[in-house]
Amino acid sequence: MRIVRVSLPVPLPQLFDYTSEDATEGDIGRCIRVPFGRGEKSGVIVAIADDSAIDPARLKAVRHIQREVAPLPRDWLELVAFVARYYHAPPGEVIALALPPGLRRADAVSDRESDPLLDVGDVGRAALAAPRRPSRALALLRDLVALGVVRHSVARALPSGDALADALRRGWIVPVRRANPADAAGELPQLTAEQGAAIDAVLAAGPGFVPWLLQGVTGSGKTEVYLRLAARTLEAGCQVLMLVPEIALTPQLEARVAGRFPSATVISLHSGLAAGARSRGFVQALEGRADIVLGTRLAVFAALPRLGLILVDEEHDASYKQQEGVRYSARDVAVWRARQRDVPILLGSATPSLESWQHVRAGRYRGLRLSARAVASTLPAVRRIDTRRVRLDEGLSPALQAAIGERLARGEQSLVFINRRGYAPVLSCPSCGWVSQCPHCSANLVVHLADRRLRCHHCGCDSAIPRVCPVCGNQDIQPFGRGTQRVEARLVELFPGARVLRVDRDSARTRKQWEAMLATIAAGEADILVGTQMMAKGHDFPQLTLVGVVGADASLHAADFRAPERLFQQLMQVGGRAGRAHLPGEVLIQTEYPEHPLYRCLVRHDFDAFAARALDERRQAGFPPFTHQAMLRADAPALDDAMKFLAHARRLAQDSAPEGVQVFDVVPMRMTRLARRERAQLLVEAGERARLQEFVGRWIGVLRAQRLTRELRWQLDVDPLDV
Ligand SMILES: Nc1ncnc2c1ncn2[C@@H]1O[C@H](COP(=O)(O)OP(=O)(O)OP(=O)(O)O)[C@@H](O)[C@H]1O
Ligand SMILES: [Zn+2]
Repeated sequence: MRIVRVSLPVPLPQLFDYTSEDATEGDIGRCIRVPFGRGEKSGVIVAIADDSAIDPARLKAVRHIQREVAPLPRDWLELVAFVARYYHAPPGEVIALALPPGLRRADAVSDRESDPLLDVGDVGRAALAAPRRPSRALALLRDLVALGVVRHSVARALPSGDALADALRRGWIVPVRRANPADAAGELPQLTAEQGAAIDAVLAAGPGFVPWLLQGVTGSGKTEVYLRLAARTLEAGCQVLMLVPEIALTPQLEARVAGRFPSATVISLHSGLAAGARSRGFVQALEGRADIVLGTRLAVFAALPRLGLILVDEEHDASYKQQEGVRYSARDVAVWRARQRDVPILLGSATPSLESWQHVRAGRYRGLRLSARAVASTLPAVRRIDTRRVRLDEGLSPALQAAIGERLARGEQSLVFINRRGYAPVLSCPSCGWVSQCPHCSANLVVHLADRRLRCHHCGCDSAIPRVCPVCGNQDIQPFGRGTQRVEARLVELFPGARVLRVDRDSARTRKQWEAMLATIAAGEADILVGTQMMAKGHDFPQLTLVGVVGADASLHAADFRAPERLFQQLMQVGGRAGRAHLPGEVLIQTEYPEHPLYRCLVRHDFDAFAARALDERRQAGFPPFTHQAMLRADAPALDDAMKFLAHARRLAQDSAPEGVQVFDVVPMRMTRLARRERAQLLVEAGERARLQEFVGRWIGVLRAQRLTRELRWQLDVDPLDV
């Protein structure tokens, strides 16, 4: 009989011992189900031993060891252990996060569902040639003719993918053996000189660990660089891990990657997948059968025995940082992993995080540049519109209106960017001063005129729009400020002939809706887009030539020290959607502060000047990346309880903080109340990461042993993004 040592998803750092009749060393890394308390838990075997600190007679026997799939390899267990150590999280919780739930439960993984290659058959080609009523199946055929041979999953993910079963039944689309001949190098675009140089540099550095930062202006063709490097990695028989900020926002990338490597097994991993699909993808990666793993932050935990390259697209994106539970940064974990596995990693962005940019300056990362666009001859012209001198019509300046009018006349597309959804951010009563506040949060309820609701964007609660002021009965209550719906409504009035399309989380609620919208825009079936940051990322619409920015000033004076960085990134990204193909682009920024240095850098497309300046300010103020931070947050129904706990934690910290570790004051969070809980925070900071880590490790150990008042919760956030 052997002792099986198991990591379980419980908020305790220790391992748990069980007995097993038949376990061997070969079971290390396997998923397992064991009795726990009165129920059952699932976890991962991390060691096999012959004795236990606990009397073997008192140990329970394991219930089930999953042996149908390969065990998680040692490097994966090390990865999980590193994340647990660095983010001070219980290892079992990291495992719970890293493994697809089905796999962790040691469920049988419904096996090897094939994902065959498909092509348009002769019957399908005949159908396309014959005059027919338009249908979804025909639309799908047309897409597939353009794409060539693709996998079933790729065809399914296309906008008209729901017609796939129909097209297969009719014999229009047929399974084929051979991969896409378009795979041949002849069909690929000719690389620009800069793309070629970047690729050569990475290849010349060899297969070992090198962290690269690919800083390429918007539309410079970073994706092409990723794809070429991926191709070389596949040729070498290795796997590629490609991280993207939000897979729901990048169905085109999925199709593009799969289309480029039709004979490769490309799997995507993200939280939106059904449990079975996620387990299956994970196992395909783990067993080395997947060649490319494309996914959101959690894909950084895919087990990859043949890993040869890691790509992180839009590396600056805040969504790489998990904001609940184990607060890891997938980008940072990816860099650690590349080092662990001794493979190159390429971080790409037009607007890198200041952390990564500073790493290049300090010589820790190697920099690669794409300074020109791949197709368009120039970057868009950026102009500031001084809104102090003009009358705005629902936020729209005459200059912006005129520019939209010109685009309409030329049959081009415009985008009005306003990063606030809903009709208006608040409803208020001019007579008594009442404002629509969320009963559960320190936030206002947003007016949604489309479905006549007041809605909290933080806790999601909603109610009907009142007819009269609930306090004084005034009938004339008014929406104050503006969001996408209001701008959309005004644009419809101003440009009666135009097709106005609003793109935000309300209009694109499901992935299908979102893909349909992207298809509408790509097909030129919309003239004026009104969008939030959903429209800012990665899109490539050749007809889009004008971007108007409304209401950006609001973020100019935000309290968070990262606010300027975020604003600059967002504006440069959204502006970068204009004029990406053969038509010249223009960006109009409405502002009351046209001379603000941030806007001045933006007009010159000068990310480096902005970054250098922002980093100087941070150095002087002692902010990251020149210091390292950890944030302890607590929340409870009453603010006092949260504050008291943190004050206690602060005393404990002060008792044990070594030289060089600074413990700040306990303060309520900026948005104090969220979903009926009051929140406060305590920041600790140090010049050296190792010193901070060592201190926090001890401190957290002490905190875990504290008795808590009822309903109090606390979490630690290492390298917090919001301070
Ligand atoms: N060498 C090339 N020749 C011709 N077209 C290219 C080449 N490289 C890229 N492209 C095209 O240029 C356009 C922009 O490329 P891509 O979307 O990869 O830019 P990007 O650098 O990712 O920009 P962003 O940061 O704005 O998302 C795409 O339509 C792409 O197909
Ligand atoms: Zn709320």
